Amino acid sequence: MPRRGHRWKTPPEQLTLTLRAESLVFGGAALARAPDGRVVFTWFAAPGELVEAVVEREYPDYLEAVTTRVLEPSPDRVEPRCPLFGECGGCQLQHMAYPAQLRAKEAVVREQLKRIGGLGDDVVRPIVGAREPWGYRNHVRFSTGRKFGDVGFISRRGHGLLKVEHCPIADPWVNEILPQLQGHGAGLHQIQVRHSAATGSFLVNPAVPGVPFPTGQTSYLERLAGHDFVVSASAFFQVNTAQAEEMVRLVGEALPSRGRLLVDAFAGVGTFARIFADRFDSVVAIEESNSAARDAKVNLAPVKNARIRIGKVEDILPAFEDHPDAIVLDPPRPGCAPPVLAAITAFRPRVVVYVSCNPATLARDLRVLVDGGYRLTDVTPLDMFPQTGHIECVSRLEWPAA
Ligand SMILES: C[S@@+](CC[C@H](N)C(=O)[O-])C[C@H]1O[C@@H](n2cnc3c(N)ncnc32)[C@H](O)[C@@H]1O
Repeated sequence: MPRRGHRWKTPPEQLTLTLRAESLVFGGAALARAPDGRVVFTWFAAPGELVEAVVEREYPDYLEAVTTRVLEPSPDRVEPRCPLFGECGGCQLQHMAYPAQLRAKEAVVREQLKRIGGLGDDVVRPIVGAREPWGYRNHVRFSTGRKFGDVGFISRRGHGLLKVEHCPIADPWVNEILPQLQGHGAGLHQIQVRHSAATGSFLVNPAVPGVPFPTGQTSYLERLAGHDFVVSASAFFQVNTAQAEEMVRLVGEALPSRGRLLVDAFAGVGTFARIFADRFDSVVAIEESNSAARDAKVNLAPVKNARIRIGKVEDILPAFEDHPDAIVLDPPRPGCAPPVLAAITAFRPRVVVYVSCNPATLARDLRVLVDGGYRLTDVTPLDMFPQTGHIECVSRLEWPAA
């Protein structure tokens, strides 16, 4: 994927290229080659298409371009639903029919496992698509305009606010209140809106003066797999509740039906610890964020065999005296720090379930675990974020029986 944070320059003159889009890469751009052989990550092209694209950024070893004209459209091309598509930084794939998005994402996972992890793709199961690829986001962070108090998103190029009337991937409740937030954002850096369709609970933070509904809540109540979770404004919770249910199903299938000690590493508000505690004699949740760990304490209070350790997994796990026999890893995009993987290959829990939102760091970490003696039994891509280039995976590894 195009690497954020790398040094780039804008080409001195407008450079338009005719490109044949090959596969999609992680992030949602299509890979193409310039006439001089350089890789061009091309936004808003579908695999197979011939497009004209304008180069926006020139990096030392590749270019980043945006499609301006489609010369030979793919049969998978569709009209984007959102009038801001291409301008807004939120969605990358609205120009592709949903089944084509799923095929492309599954192909990305196979490619990353092979290229980065040197792992065979025979372990990759069919991607679990969303039944509802629109209106799923239960959590939206809006930016605001200083002068008129407009509410919207920062443009894809990173400057300027796009006022948003309706976001087609946001939960319908978020879209209901959005027009009432317009004009009230002045003086607020961002407005976070979170809503649980299951509990009806919501959070609009910080307080927004002058709107006809309560705001300024510091937490709200989510429900997943039949359990209620208190979630603070700054704590992580899965943004697509329907697909989070599918994730829980996959994690549940991967974990043993009975066990002694389960470690829920990168536990957030205690999600997997709470849901799977009844299968284990004891459960330890590890989480570094104070606010998420505070929520986890509340959420795990009724679970007598669960406790929470606050701190970094790479500091806490290697010092465990009681070795777990199952572990769930759900790290942020950079993946697991080396001491986490070293502790696992030393302790050899019989099952490791690795939930990942970045196929590249997943492939890197799976390689380490496989080299350490684990057998990778399956990797299931899961579409948590339809219309975007994000990809989630649930992987299972087991320690081979002696
Ligand atoms: C992708 S979220 C997963 C949360 C949870 N498993 C869930 O599904 O709701 C990753 C979590 O790991 C936490 N985190 C990030 N780096 C960490 C680290 N080095 N040690 C412990 N927790 C960490 C974050 O605060 C966040 O809550």
